[in-house]
Amino acid sequence: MYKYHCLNPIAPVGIERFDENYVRVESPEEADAILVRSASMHEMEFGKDLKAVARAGAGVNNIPLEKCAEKGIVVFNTPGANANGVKELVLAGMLLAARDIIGGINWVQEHEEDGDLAKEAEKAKKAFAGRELDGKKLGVIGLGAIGVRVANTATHLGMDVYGYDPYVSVDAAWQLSRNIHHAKTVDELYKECDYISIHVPALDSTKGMINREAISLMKKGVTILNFARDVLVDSEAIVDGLLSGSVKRYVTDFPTPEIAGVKGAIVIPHLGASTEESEDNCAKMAAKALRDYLENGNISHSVNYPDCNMGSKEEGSRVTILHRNIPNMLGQFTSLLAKENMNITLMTNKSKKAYAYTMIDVDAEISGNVVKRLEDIEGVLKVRVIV
Ligand SMILES: NC(=O)c1ccc[n+]([C@@H]2O[C@H](COP(=O)([O-])OP(=O)(O)OC[C@H]3O[C@@H](n4cnc5c(N)ncnc54)[C@H](O)[C@@H]3O)[C@@H](O)[C@H]2O)c1
Ligand SMILES: O=C(O)[C@H](O)COP(=O)(O)O
Repeated sequence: MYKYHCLNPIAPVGIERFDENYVRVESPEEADAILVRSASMHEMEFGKDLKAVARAGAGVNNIPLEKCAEKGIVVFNTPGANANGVKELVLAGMLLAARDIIGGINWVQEHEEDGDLAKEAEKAKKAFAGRELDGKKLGVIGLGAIGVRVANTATHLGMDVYGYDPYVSVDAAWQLSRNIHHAKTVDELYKECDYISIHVPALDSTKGMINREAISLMKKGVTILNFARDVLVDSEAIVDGLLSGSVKRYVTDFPTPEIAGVKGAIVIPHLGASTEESEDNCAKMAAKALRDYLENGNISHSVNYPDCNMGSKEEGSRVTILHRNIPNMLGQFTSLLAKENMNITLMTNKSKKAYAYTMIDVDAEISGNVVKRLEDIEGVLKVRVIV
């Protein structure tokens, strides 16, 4: 029986994927697996049984990835599962920035009691006139699951789209419309574009990337859209940009006291992935990854360990070892099993940066003593036998 805990509400369609071999527990300390959306796990103490964390979503900056890796806890996310939901809200954000739809709706609400509302509206509407997206230049920074979708869809609105991503994956590059201009530097994109939308993860290398210097390179009256993370943007620089008029609009999915209420800011309460479809997709993908890891030891879409798949566990035993990516680990595992006269029927070893994962199928039962000796090997972080 596996125990799981949900740190945030997770869509029922995902939870239903856990069968009678699973029980939901109220306390995270008891859990074998945790499902989470945006709740911060940085201050959490992890229970001794915790084997995996699944982020039902894309961004993993709420999870201490290194600490988890050191404790042999595999962290998964659900790449692309909410990308369409975010893309649609980015498009809505661009339209809200281009036309004063919010100002117009507010005006109607304020005048709803007026007897001659329709006539008054015709007089008032010139205050809310805007511009069209057709023919404007959009720069997309980060061409992953969301950025590619935003870029491609914007071309259908008649926008001239520039994309920048020095680490673009082969898959994403295949999906990108041939009509997107390849910006070789981010400065080129800053100089060209009327709208700039950022879709990169929050990393040390990306935090604060939209700062004073970046804004100084952008066109006067630029609209900046941030549906990725608040920390990517220097909020003081944005507020000054909005007040001076160098930034016309800042559309963000991340409300902070610094930005909420500033004229020209359109602040949304983190709704990018809050659609029925995205929530369902993320929950299903997260539950599937957790089950395959707990039941078979397979890893797919992990952010701190390598993906590794040996199919379903068959006869015999499967031992899985999370360990450091250092020389001679595999040699030590196989010679230990050989000394025990154990026949290896299948084996895989994969690495990702400082960490590695080895899965070994043997045609006999693995004793507690063998597990203990594997655990004692320098560099081994967690050993699990799947029966
Ligand atoms: N508002 C929301 O509800 C919501 C929903 C999903 C994701 N997000 C945020 O959006 C981010 C992107 O999501 P995604 O699903 O597209 O992720 P993704 O991993 O598919 O794409 C991220 C892309 O950014 C690129 N990148 C990394 N560093 C870069 C840099 N310095 N310059 C340019 N490109 C760089 C990567 O190469 C990758 O292609 C997530 O990390 C998350 O923080 C927000
Ligand atoms: O990174 C993500 O997937 C988004 O920011 C969505 O977060 P949420 O699951 O809390 O809506």
